[in-house]
Amino acid sequence: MRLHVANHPLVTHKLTVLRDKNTQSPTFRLLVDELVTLLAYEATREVHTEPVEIETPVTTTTGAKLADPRPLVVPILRAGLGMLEGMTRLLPTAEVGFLGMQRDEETLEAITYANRLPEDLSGRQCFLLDPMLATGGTLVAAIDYLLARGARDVTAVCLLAAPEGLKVVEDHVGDRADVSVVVAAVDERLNEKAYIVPGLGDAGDRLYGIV
Ligand SMILES: O=P(O)(O)OC[C@H]1O[C@H](OP(=O)(O)OP(=O)(O)O)[C@H](O)[C@@H]1O
Ligand SMILES: O=c1cc[nH]c(=O)[nH]1
Ligand SMILES: [Mg+2]
Repeated sequence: MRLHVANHPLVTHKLTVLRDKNTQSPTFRLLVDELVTLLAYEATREVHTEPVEIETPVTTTTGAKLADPRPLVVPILRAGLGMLEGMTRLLPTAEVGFLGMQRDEETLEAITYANRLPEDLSGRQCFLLDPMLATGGTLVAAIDYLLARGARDVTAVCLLAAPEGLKVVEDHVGDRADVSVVVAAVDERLNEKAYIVPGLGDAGDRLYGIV
């Protein structure tokens, strides 16, 4: 597993406002969108392109365009949905799959309540979106859905990760696939309720309210 932490003053600034408990949903949603755009720039550094000939007003030249097969972006509902728009804005050819997963707050097990993914993901570059990587249970289960369909190139884009969760993902994936995790920050630890510290609380609730 490869880890990329986006060390950039704008990322840190936006993340600090996001963490603040006084930041309300409309601002929170806007900041998540802006942060994803910054992270997507890093996450797509190795996106496949192919040469294309174009004519400028002056001459012909060879550029690059996003290649087929199209990348697949998969937000993990609910909280990952807040990252979708920012990601597809940067990656316009992407197809979008969906995983609905909820962590059981007693057992910390990830329960899947929605799964809409293409059957065959061989050769596809896949991008998983979830703001929080806590115990890693959710991300590991999501990665397994993609690997079971033949994907071998998976990048997870997260806002915050706990060191404990990163280790779980690394140990689980091993050398079975090329998995990268791009995060805005790696926080200190998990607390007794497996929440990220200092964290930002429950990302889904802060985006969409408590259900
Ligand atoms: O690493 P883990 O310990 O598995 O925890 C992280 C997961 O928990 C949160 O989702 P949650 O279960 O709260 O669902 P929600 O997005 O609907 O709020 C978060 O968005 C991750 O999906
Ligand atoms: O800190 C955490 C842990 C799990 N899920 C969240 O939304 N936040
Ligand atoms: Mg939640």
